[in-house]
Amino acid sequence: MAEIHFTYLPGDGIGPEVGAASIAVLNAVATKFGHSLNIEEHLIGGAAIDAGLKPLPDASFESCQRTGAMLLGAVGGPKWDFLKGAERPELGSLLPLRKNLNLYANIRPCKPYPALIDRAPLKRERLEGVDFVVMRELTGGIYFGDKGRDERGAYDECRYSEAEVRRIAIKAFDLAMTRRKKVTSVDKSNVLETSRLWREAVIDVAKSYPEVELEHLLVDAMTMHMLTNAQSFDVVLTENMFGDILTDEASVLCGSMGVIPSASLSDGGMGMYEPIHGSAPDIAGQGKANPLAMILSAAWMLRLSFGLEAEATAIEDAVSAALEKEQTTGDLGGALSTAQVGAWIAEYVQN
Ligand SMILES: NC(=O)c1ccc[n+]([C@@H]2O[C@H](COP(=O)([O-])OP(=O)(O)OC[C@H]3O[C@@H](n4cnc5c(N)ncnc54)[C@H](O)[C@@H]3O)[C@@H](O)[C@H]2O)c1
Ligand SMILES: CC(C)[C@H](C(=O)O)[C@@H](O)C(=O)O
Ligand SMILES: [Mg+2]
Repeated sequence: MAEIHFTYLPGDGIGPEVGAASIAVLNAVATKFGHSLNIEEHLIGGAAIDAGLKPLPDASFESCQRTGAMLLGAVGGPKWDFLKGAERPELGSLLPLRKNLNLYANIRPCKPYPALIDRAPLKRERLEGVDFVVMRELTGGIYFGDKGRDERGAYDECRYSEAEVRRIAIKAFDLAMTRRKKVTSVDKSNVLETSRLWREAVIDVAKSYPEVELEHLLVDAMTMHMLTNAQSFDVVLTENMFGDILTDEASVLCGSMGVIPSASLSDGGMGMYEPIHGSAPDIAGQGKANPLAMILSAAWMLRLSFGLEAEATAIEDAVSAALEKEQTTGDLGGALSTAQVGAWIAEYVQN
Protein backbone atom coordinates (compact mmCIF):
# COMPACT_ATOMS: atom_id res chain seq x y z
CA MET A 1 0.00 0.00 0.00
CA ALA A 2 1.34 3.40 -1.04
CA GLU A 3 0.50 6.93 -0.07
CA ILE A 4 -0.17 8.96 -3.20
CA HIS A 5 0.78 12.40 -1.93
CA PHE A 6 0.58 15.21 -4.48
CA THR A 7 -0.32 18.84 -5.08
CA TYR A 8 -3.55 19.39 -6.97
CA LEU A 9 -3.83 22.70 -8.82
CA PRO A 10 -7.21 22.87 -10.59
CA GLY A 11 -6.72 26.45 -11.86
CA ASP A 12 -9.15 28.17 -14.20
CA GLY A 13 -11.91 27.59 -16.75
CA ILE A 14 -12.37 23.88 -17.41
CA GLY A 15 -9.40 23.10 -15.11
CA PRO A 16 -11.57 22.39 -12.04
CA GLU A 17 -14.07 20.40 -14.15
CA VAL A 18 -11.57 18.02 -15.73
CA GLY A 19 -9.68 18.05 -12.43
CA ALA A 20 -12.70 16.76 -10.48
CA ALA A 21 -13.10 13.93 -13.00
CA SER A 22 -9.44 12.96 -12.58
CA ILE A 23 -9.73 13.00 -8.79
CA ALA A 24 -12.77 10.69 -9.03
CA VAL A 25 -10.66 8.27 -11.08
CA LEU A 26 -7.73 8.50 -8.65
CA ASN A 27 -10.10 7.72 -5.78
CA ALA A 28 -11.29 4.62 -7.63
CA VAL A 29 -7.71 3.49 -8.26
CA ALA A 30 -6.76 4.05 -4.63
CA THR A 31 -9.75 1.99 -3.44
CA LYS A 32 -9.14 -0.79 -5.94
CA PHE A 33 -5.41 -1.14 -5.23
CA GLY A 34 -5.50 -0.34 -1.51
CA HIS A 35 -3.59 2.95 -1.59
CA SER A 36 -4.33 6.16 0.24
CA LEU A 37 -4.62 9.57 -1.39
CA ASN A 38 -3.08 12.60 0.30
CA ILE A 39 -4.11 15.55 -1.85
CA GLU A 40 -2.89 19.09 -1.18
CA GLU A 41 -5.28 21.28 -3.17
CA HIS A 42 -4.10 24.82 -3.91
CA LEU A 43 -5.05 27.90 -5.86
CA ILE A 44 -3.17 28.91 -9.00
CA GLY A 45 -3.62 31.37 -11.86
CA GLY A 46 -6.78 33.45 -12.19
CA ALA A 47 -8.42 31.61 -9.31
CA ALA A 48 -5.62 32.80 -7.01
CA ILE A 49 -5.84 36.36 -8.39
CA ASP A 50 -9.60 36.37 -7.72
CA ALA A 51 -8.88 35.33 -4.13
CA GLY A 52 -6.67 38.42 -3.72
CA LEU A 53 -3.42 36.45 -3.98
CA LYS A 54 -0.48 36.30 -6.40
CA PRO A 55 -0.97 34.06 -9.48
CA LEU A 56 1.35 31.56 -7.79
CA PRO A 57 0.68 31.96 -4.05
CA ASP A 58 3.55 31.04 -1.72
CA ALA A 59 1.48 28.26 -0.15
CA SER A 60 0.87 26.72 -3.59
CA PHE A 61 4.54 26.83 -4.55
CA GLU A 62 5.67 25.47 -1.18
CA SER A 63 3.26 22.56 -1.54
CA CYS A 64 4.70 21.77 -4.99
CA GLN A 65 8.24 21.85 -3.61
CA ARG A 66 7.22 19.61 -0.73
CA THR A 67 5.30 16.94 -2.64
CA GLY A 68 7.33 17.05 -5.88
CA ALA A 69 4.30 15.70 -7.75
CA MET A 70 1.75 18.07 -9.23
CA LEU A 71 -1.50 17.59 -11.13
CA LEU A 72 -2.54 20.80 -12.85
CA GLY A 73 -5.71 21.66 -14.79
CA ALA A 74 -5.13 24.89 -16.71
CA VAL A 75 -4.59 28.58 -16.06
CA GLY A 76 -5.70 31.77 -17.77
CA GLY A 77 -8.72 33.13 -19.54
CA PRO A 78 -10.32 36.31 -20.87
CA LYS A 79 -11.13 37.56 -17.38
CA TRP A 80 -7.42 38.11 -16.68
CA ASP A 81 -6.29 39.09 -20.18
CA PHE A 82 -6.09 42.79 -19.28
CA LEU A 83 -3.25 42.00 -16.85
CA LYS A 84 0.35 42.54 -17.94
CA GLY A 85 3.57 40.57 -17.59
CA ALA A 86 3.98 38.52 -14.43
CA GLU A 87 0.58 39.65 -13.16
CA ARG A 88 -0.94 37.35 -15.79
CA PRO A 89 -1.89 33.77 -14.82
CA GLU A 90 0.34 32.28 -17.52
CA LEU A 91 3.47 34.36 -16.90
CA GLY A 92 2.95 34.67 -13.16
CA SER A 93 2.17 31.06 -12.27
CA LEU A 94 2.69 28.34 -14.87
CA LEU A 95 5.99 29.62 -16.25
CA PRO A 96 7.64 30.29 -12.86
CA LEU A 97 6.46 26.91 -11.61
CA ARG A 98 8.11 25.19 -14.58
CA LYS A 99 11.26 27.31 -14.29
CA ASN A 100 11.73 27.31 -10.52
CA LEU A 101 11.23 23.55 -10.23
CA ASN A 102 13.49 22.98 -13.26
CA LEU A 103 10.81 20.98 -15.08
CA TYR A 104 12.67 21.26 -18.36
CA ALA A 105 11.64 18.01 -20.05
CA ASN A 106 8.06 18.17 -21.32
CA ILE A 107 6.78 14.95 -22.85
CA ARG A 108 3.66 15.01 -25.04
CA PRO A 109 2.49 11.86 -26.85
CA CYS A 110 0.73 11.62 -30.21
CA LYS A 111 -0.73 8.16 -30.82
CA PRO A 112 -4.26 8.32 -32.21
CA TYR A 113 -6.64 5.86 -30.53
CA PRO A 114 -8.06 3.40 -33.08
CA ALA A 115 -11.57 4.41 -31.99
CA LEU A 116 -10.84 8.06 -32.84
CA ILE A 117 -9.13 7.74 -36.19
CA ASP A 118 -12.31 8.49 -38.11
CA ARG A 119 -12.96 11.58 -35.99
CA ALA A 120 -9.77 13.31 -37.09
CA PRO A 121 -9.95 15.48 -40.22
CA LEU A 122 -7.10 13.57 -41.90
CA LYS A 123 -7.56 10.46 -44.01
CA ARG A 124 -7.28 7.14 -42.17
CA GLU A 125 -4.15 6.13 -44.12
CA ARG A 126 -2.33 9.19 -42.79
CA LEU A 127 -3.16 8.29 -39.17
CA GLU A 128 -2.83 4.52 -38.91
CA GLY A 129 0.48 3.67 -37.25
CA VAL A 130 1.16 7.21 -36.05
CA ASP A 131 3.02 6.94 -32.73
CA PHE A 132 5.43 9.70 -31.78
CA VAL A 133 6.37 11.60 -28.66
CA VAL A 134 7.33 15.25 -28.57
CA MET A 135 10.20 16.08 -26.22
CA ARG A 136 9.67 19.80 -25.71
CA GLU A 137 12.26 21.97 -23.93
CA LEU A 138 10.21 23.79 -21.29
CA THR A 139 12.35 26.20 -19.29
CA GLY A 140 14.31 28.18 -21.90
CA GLY A 141 13.96 30.05 -25.17
CA ILE A 142 11.76 32.99 -25.98
CA TYR A 143 9.33 32.34 -23.11
CA PHE A 144 11.97 33.19 -20.55
CA GLY A 145 14.14 35.87 -22.21
CA ASP A 146 13.94 39.58 -21.44
CA LYS A 147 10.70 41.01 -22.69
CA GLY A 148 9.33 44.48 -22.68
CA ARG A 149 8.43 47.66 -24.51
CA ASP A 150 10.65 50.55 -25.45
CA GLU A 151 10.67 53.46 -27.90
CA ARG A 152 11.18 51.04 -30.79
CA GLY A 153 8.18 48.86 -29.93
CA ALA A 154 8.25 45.53 -28.09
CA TYR A 155 10.81 42.76 -27.73
CA ASP A 156 11.09 39.14 -26.57
CA GLU A 157 14.62 37.81 -26.31
CA CYS A 158 15.28 34.17 -27.26
CA ARG A 159 18.28 32.51 -25.62
CA TYR A 160 19.55 28.96 -25.28
CA SER A 161 22.76 27.81 -23.66
CA GLU A 162 24.53 24.74 -25.02
CA ALA A 163 23.95 22.99 -21.68
CA GLU A 164 20.19 23.58 -21.92
CA VAL A 165 20.10 22.04 -25.39
CA ARG A 166 22.32 19.11 -24.47
CA ARG A 167 20.25 18.03 -21.46
CA ILE A 168 16.94 17.95 -23.37
CA ALA A 169 18.64 16.25 -26.31
CA ILE A 170 19.92 13.54 -23.96
CA LYS A 171 16.33 13.01 -22.73
CA ALA A 172 15.15 12.65 -26.31
CA PHE A 173 17.88 10.17 -27.28
CA ASP A 174 17.38 8.16 -24.08
CA LEU A 175 13.67 7.94 -24.87
CA ALA A 176 14.37 6.97 -28.49
CA MET A 177 16.55 4.09 -27.24
CA THR A 178 13.44 2.63 -25.54
CA ARG A 179 11.36 3.07 -28.71
CA ARG A 180 12.04 2.90 -32.47
CA LYS A 181 15.45 4.63 -32.22
CA LYS A 182 14.80 7.75 -34.24
CA VAL A 183 15.04 11.41 -33.23
CA THR A 184 13.68 14.22 -35.38
CA SER A 185 15.10 17.52 -34.19
CA VAL A 186 13.01 20.52 -35.21
CA ASP A 187 14.54 23.98 -35.44
CA LYS A 188 14.71 27.10 -37.60
CA SER A 189 18.45 26.99 -38.19
CA ASN A 190 18.17 28.70 -41.58
CA VAL A 191 17.32 31.91 -39.69
CA LEU A 192 17.82 31.74 -35.92
CA GLU A 193 21.18 31.68 -34.13
CA THR A 194 19.62 29.81 -31.19
CA SER A 195 18.58 27.14 -33.70
CA ARG A 196 22.12 26.91 -35.09
CA LEU A 197 23.43 26.28 -31.58
CA TRP A 198 20.55 23.84 -31.06
CA ARG A 199 21.47 21.83 -34.15
CA GLU A 200 25.20 21.76 -33.32
CA ALA A 201 24.55 20.56 -29.78
CA VAL A 202 22.05 17.90 -30.91
CA ILE A 203 24.52 16.58 -33.50
CA ASP A 204 27.16 16.35 -30.80
CA VAL A 205 24.87 14.52 -28.33
CA ALA A 206 23.88 12.11 -31.12
CA LYS A 207 27.50 10.87 -31.30
CA SER A 208 26.91 9.04 -28.02
CA TYR A 209 23.87 7.24 -29.51
CA PRO A 210 25.19 5.53 -32.67
CA GLU A 211 22.11 3.30 -32.86
CA VAL A 212 19.72 6.24 -33.05
CA GLU A 213 18.90 7.77 -36.43
CA LEU A 214 18.91 11.57 -36.28
CA GLU A 215 17.07 13.77 -38.75
CA HIS A 216 16.67 17.54 -38.77
CA LEU A 217 13.61 19.39 -39.98
CA LEU A 218 12.89 23.09 -40.17
CA VAL A 219 9.82 23.95 -38.16
CA ASP A 220 7.81 25.29 -41.08
CA ALA A 221 8.35 22.08 -43.03
CA MET A 222 7.56 20.08 -39.89
CA THR A 223 4.04 21.52 -39.70
CA MET A 224 3.48 20.06 -43.15
CA HIS A 225 5.18 16.71 -42.53
CA MET A 226 3.04 16.23 -39.42
CA LEU A 227 -0.03 16.24 -41.64
CA THR A 228 1.39 14.21 -44.53
CA ASN A 229 4.02 11.91 -43.06
CA ALA A 230 3.45 11.61 -39.30
CA GLN A 231 4.12 7.84 -39.32
CA SER A 232 7.80 8.58 -39.92
CA PHE A 233 8.32 10.18 -36.49
CA ASP A 234 9.38 8.47 -33.27
CA VAL A 235 10.78 11.10 -30.89
CA VAL A 236 10.40 14.72 -31.95
CA LEU A 237 12.87 16.98 -30.15
CA THR A 238 12.24 20.69 -30.14
CA GLU A 239 12.54 23.97 -28.29
CA ASN A 240 9.94 25.60 -26.10
CA MET A 241 7.75 27.64 -28.42
CA PHE A 242 7.95 25.31 -31.41
CA GLY A 243 6.94 22.45 -29.09
CA ASP A 244 3.94 24.38 -27.85
CA ILE A 245 2.70 25.05 -31.36
CA LEU A 246 3.47 21.62 -32.82
CA THR A 247 1.68 19.75 -30.03
CA ASP A 248 -1.58 21.62 -30.59
CA GLU A 249 -1.24 20.56 -34.22
CA ALA A 250 -0.51 16.99 -33.10
CA SER A 251 -3.75 16.98 -31.09
CA VAL A 252 -5.68 17.27 -34.34
CA LEU A 253 -4.23 13.91 -35.43
CA CYS A 254 -5.58 12.44 -32.19
CA GLY A 255 -9.14 13.64 -32.68
CA SER A 256 -9.33 16.31 -29.94
CA MET A 257 -7.34 18.65 -27.75
CA GLY A 258 -9.00 16.82 -24.90
CA VAL A 259 -7.07 13.55 -25.16
CA ILE A 260 -3.37 14.51 -24.86
CA PRO A 261 -1.70 14.41 -21.44
CA SER A 262 1.77 15.66 -20.61
CA ALA A 263 4.54 15.24 -18.08
CA SER A 264 7.09 17.92 -17.21
CA LEU A 265 10.08 16.43 -15.47
CA SER A 266 13.20 17.66 -13.68
CA ASP A 267 16.42 15.77 -13.09
CA GLY A 268 15.70 15.60 -9.37
CA GLY A 269 12.57 13.47 -9.63
CA MET A 270 9.97 16.24 -9.62
CA GLY A 271 7.04 15.93 -12.01
CA MET A 272 4.14 18.09 -13.05
CA TYR A 273 1.32 16.48 -15.00
CA GLU A 274 -1.18 18.46 -17.04
CA PRO A 275 -3.26 18.19 -20.18
CA ILE A 276 -1.78 20.07 -23.13
CA HIS A 277 -5.01 22.02 -23.59
CA GLY A 278 -5.87 25.26 -21.84
CA SER A 279 -8.78 26.57 -19.81
CA ALA A 280 -11.14 26.48 -22.83
CA PRO A 281 -13.20 29.54 -21.84
CA ASP A 282 -15.60 28.88 -24.73
CA ILE A 283 -16.94 25.73 -23.03
CA ALA A 284 -16.07 26.35 -19.35
CA GLY A 285 -18.81 25.83 -16.79
CA GLN A 286 -20.99 23.79 -19.14
CA GLY A 287 -19.88 20.25 -18.33
CA LYS A 288 -18.71 19.84 -21.94
CA ALA A 289 -14.96 19.54 -21.39
CA ASN A 290 -13.35 16.24 -22.26
CA PRO A 291 -11.57 15.01 -19.10
CA LEU A 292 -9.50 12.29 -20.78
CA ALA A 293 -6.29 14.35 -21.12
CA MET A 294 -6.47 15.20 -17.42
CA ILE A 295 -7.28 11.61 -16.44
CA LEU A 296 -4.37 10.35 -18.55
CA SER A 297 -2.13 12.97 -16.93
CA ALA A 298 -3.11 11.52 -13.55
CA ALA A 299 -2.15 8.06 -14.86
CA TRP A 300 1.25 9.41 -15.91
CA MET A 301 1.69 10.86 -12.43
CA LEU A 302 1.05 7.44 -10.89
CA ARG A 303 3.58 5.83 -13.23
CA LEU A 304 6.35 8.42 -13.28
CA SER A 305 6.17 9.98 -9.80
CA PHE A 306 4.98 6.98 -7.77
CA GLY A 307 6.14 3.98 -9.80
CA LEU A 308 2.57 2.61 -9.85
CA GLU A 309 2.65 0.94 -13.26
CA ALA A 310 -0.35 -1.41 -12.87
CA GLU A 311 -2.48 1.44 -11.54
CA ALA A 312 -1.51 3.72 -14.44
CA THR A 313 -2.25 0.97 -16.93
CA ALA A 314 -5.65 0.33 -15.33
CA ILE A 315 -6.59 3.96 -15.99
CA GLU A 316 -5.26 3.87 -19.56
CA ASP A 317 -7.21 0.67 -20.27
CA ALA A 318 -10.36 2.29 -18.88
CA VAL A 319 -9.84 5.31 -21.15
CA SER A 320 -9.46 3.02 -24.18
CA ALA A 321 -12.64 1.20 -23.16
CA ALA A 322 -14.56 4.47 -22.80
CA LEU A 323 -13.51 5.44 -26.32
CA GLU A 324 -14.39 2.06 -27.78
CA LYS A 325 -17.80 2.10 -26.10
CA GLU A 326 -18.33 5.76 -27.08
CA GLN A 327 -18.69 6.91 -23.49
CA THR A 328 -17.39 10.34 -24.41
CA THR A 329 -18.02 14.07 -24.39
CA GLY A 330 -19.33 16.04 -27.36
CA ASP A 331 -15.93 16.87 -28.88
CA LEU A 332 -15.62 13.13 -29.59
CA GLY A 333 -19.23 12.76 -30.72
CA GLY A 334 -20.54 11.43 -27.41
CA ALA A 335 -23.38 12.66 -25.22
CA LEU A 336 -21.82 12.46 -21.76
CA SER A 337 -20.84 15.33 -19.49
CA THR A 338 -17.34 15.79 -18.08
CA ALA A 339 -18.41 14.33 -14.74
CA GLN A 340 -20.21 11.38 -16.37
CA VAL A 341 -17.09 10.41 -18.33
CA GLY A 342 -15.07 10.61 -15.11
CA ALA A 343 -17.63 8.48 -13.26
CA TRP A 344 -17.72 5.88 -16.08
CA ILE A 345 -13.93 5.53 -16.06
CA ALA A 346 -13.83 5.42 -12.25
CA GLU A 347 -16.36 2.60 -12.25
CA TYR A 348 -14.55 0.70 -15.00
CA VAL A 349 -11.30 0.91 -13.03
CA GLN A 350 -12.95 -0.48 -9.91
CA ASN A 351 -14.67 -3.41 -11.61
N1 LIG B 1 -1.39 24.63 -19.48
C1 LIG B 1 -2.22 25.65 -19.40
O1 LIG B 1 -2.59 26.07 -18.33
C2 LIG B 1 -2.73 26.27 -20.65
C3 LIG B 1 -2.51 25.69 -21.90
C4 LIG B 1 -3.01 26.32 -23.04
C5 LIG B 1 -3.72 27.50 -22.94
N2 LIG B 1 -3.90 28.05 -21.70
C6 LIG B 1 -4.72 29.25 -21.52
O2 LIG B 1 -6.08 28.88 -21.74
C7 LIG B 1 -6.80 30.01 -22.25
C8 LIG B 1 -7.56 29.61 -23.48
O3 LIG B 1 -6.65 29.31 -24.54
P1 LIG B 1 -7.08 28.75 -25.96
O4 LIG B 1 -8.53 28.94 -26.14
O5 LIG B 1 -6.15 29.28 -26.95
O6 LIG B 1 -6.72 27.17 -25.89
P2 LIG B 1 -7.54 25.97 -25.22
O7 LIG B 1 -6.67 24.79 -25.29
O8 LIG B 1 -8.07 26.37 -23.91
O9 LIG B 1 -8.79 25.76 -26.20
C9 LIG B 1 -8.62 25.59 -27.63
C10 LIG B 1 -9.88 24.92 -28.19
O10 LIG B 1 -9.90 23.55 -27.80
C11 LIG B 1 -11.07 23.26 -27.06
N3 LIG B 1 -10.69 22.40 -25.93
C12 LIG B 1 -9.61 22.55 -25.13
N4 LIG B 1 -9.60 21.62 -24.19
C13 LIG B 1 -10.69 20.86 -24.38
C14 LIG B 1 -11.24 19.74 -23.70
N5 LIG B 1 -10.64 19.20 -22.63
N6 LIG B 1 -12.39 19.22 -24.16
C15 LIG B 1 -12.99 19.73 -25.24
N7 LIG B 1 -12.53 20.79 -25.93
C16 LIG B 1 -11.38 21.35 -25.50
C17 LIG B 1 -11.60 24.59 -26.57
O11 LIG B 1 -12.99 24.54 -26.34
C18 LIG B 1 -11.18 25.54 -27.68
O12 LIG B 1 -12.14 25.50 -28.71
C19 LIG B 1 -5.76 31.11 -22.48
O13 LIG B 1 -5.83 31.99 -21.39
C20 LIG B 1 -4.45 30.36 -22.49
O14 LIG B 1 -3.37 31.15 -22.07
C21 LIG B 1 -3.44 27.46 -20.57
C1 LIG C 1 -0.42 28.69 -21.21
C2 LIG C 1 0.88 28.64 -21.93
C3 LIG C 1 1.93 29.41 -21.21
C4 LIG C 1 1.35 27.18 -22.17
C5 LIG C 1 2.63 27.17 -23.00
O1 LIG C 1 2.72 27.91 -24.00
O2 LIG C 1 3.54 26.43 -22.64
C6 LIG C 1 0.37 26.27 -22.87
O3 LIG C 1 0.03 26.71 -24.14
C7 LIG C 1 0.89 24.86 -22.91
O4 LIG C 1 0.92 24.28 -23.99
O5 LIG C 1 1.24 24.32 -21.84
MG1 LIG D 1 0.04 25.16 -25.60
